[in-house]
Amino acid sequence: MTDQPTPGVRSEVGRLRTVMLHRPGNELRRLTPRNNDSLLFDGLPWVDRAQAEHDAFADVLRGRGVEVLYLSELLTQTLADPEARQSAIEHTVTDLRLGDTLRRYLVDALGDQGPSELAEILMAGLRTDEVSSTGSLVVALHEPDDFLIDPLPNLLFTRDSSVWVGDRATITSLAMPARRRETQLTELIYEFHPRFAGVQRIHGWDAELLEGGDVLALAEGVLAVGVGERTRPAGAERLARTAFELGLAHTVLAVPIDQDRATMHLDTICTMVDVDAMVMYLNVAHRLSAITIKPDADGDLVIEPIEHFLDAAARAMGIERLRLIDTGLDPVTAEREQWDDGNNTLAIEPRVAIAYERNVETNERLADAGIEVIAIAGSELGSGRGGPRCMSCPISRDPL
Ligand SMILES: NC(=[NH2+])NCCC[C@H](N)C(=O)O
Repeated sequence: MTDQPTPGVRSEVGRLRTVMLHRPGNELRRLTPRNNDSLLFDGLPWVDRAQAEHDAFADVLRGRGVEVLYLSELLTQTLADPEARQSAIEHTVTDLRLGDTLRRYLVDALGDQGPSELAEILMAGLRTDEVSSTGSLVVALHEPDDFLIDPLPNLLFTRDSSVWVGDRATITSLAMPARRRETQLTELIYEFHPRFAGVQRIHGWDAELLEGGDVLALAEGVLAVGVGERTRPAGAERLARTAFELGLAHTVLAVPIDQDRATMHLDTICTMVDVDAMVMYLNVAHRLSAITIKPDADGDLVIEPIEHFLDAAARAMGIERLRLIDTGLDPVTAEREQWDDGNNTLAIEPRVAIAYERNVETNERLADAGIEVIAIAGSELGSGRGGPRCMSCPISRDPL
């Protein structure tokens, strides 16, 4: 395979070449009204329909010449490597809720599985009634539908569990317990899959909290990092330091966001649709602020005073003004469409973006501003609170 695009992402809008998606699978069938809140879904998706919506999303991307890689396929291929298998199993059974007896049982039982069966268990989890004769008190005291290995329904949102910064794969460290294990899997893929041989990794699943939905490459060398419910200040600081050391960025903007579910990541508030334009949730646009971080000559961080996000961003990007696409919506419509990921668009090149069709008004305003909006269905996909940007991890974009 000679014509694989070179991995690397330096902007939000450079022509998209390769993207990693996760087609929703059996992990979504584990959601019940009793566990959906802790598993971070706002309802119970109709899984077959969610898959159909996701297939249509992938088809749109392929139709535009984008190579689509699936996380589950990469994981299965990765697990053909004995060292990767061993590492996956070791990490999975460290959970202290298991106890030693069950841990030993699981090491053997998981070790007996082929790569695709093991991948399936790592993604969809394992229920108590799916094991037998373990001799474990934990199993004896569990309800049949208690999980021994939790399912990972939020794998769907590949944006969060890794993010490319330049030519480096950044393994993130997820804040919510329901998602912690996802990055063990992405780290494994980047470490062992032949496709990523030679790719250097930064950060790590067990590091300061950082989620990909908070990281926006505003321009080459300029990162904005949302700091709120998910990414913590220490995670942003670590990313800034690493990016400066490796010459992957010259400026990082730390952007405080409300610690609310509606604004869990910076990309729920704003996404870039052109080299100098963003669609932004207007209810926060006037008060979104940023702290500019730069390296000094000794590699220490210089932290500038907080200012308005748009001013800080334009200066860092070296442009006169970062255009806000004026969605001009009344505040209630804006709030509804923001909740349904209207601001969470995926640019596949400058001025071409994929968006959920349900956000009719936001999409109309984008079109008025000269953005080609490719609308996709997301009635089921959206129940996990994530849009086209959340559901995609760009692996290769052309330089601008
Ligand atoms: N980049 C994003 N906005 N991702 C959305 C993730 C949604 C997911 N249910 C969570 O709560 O974590």
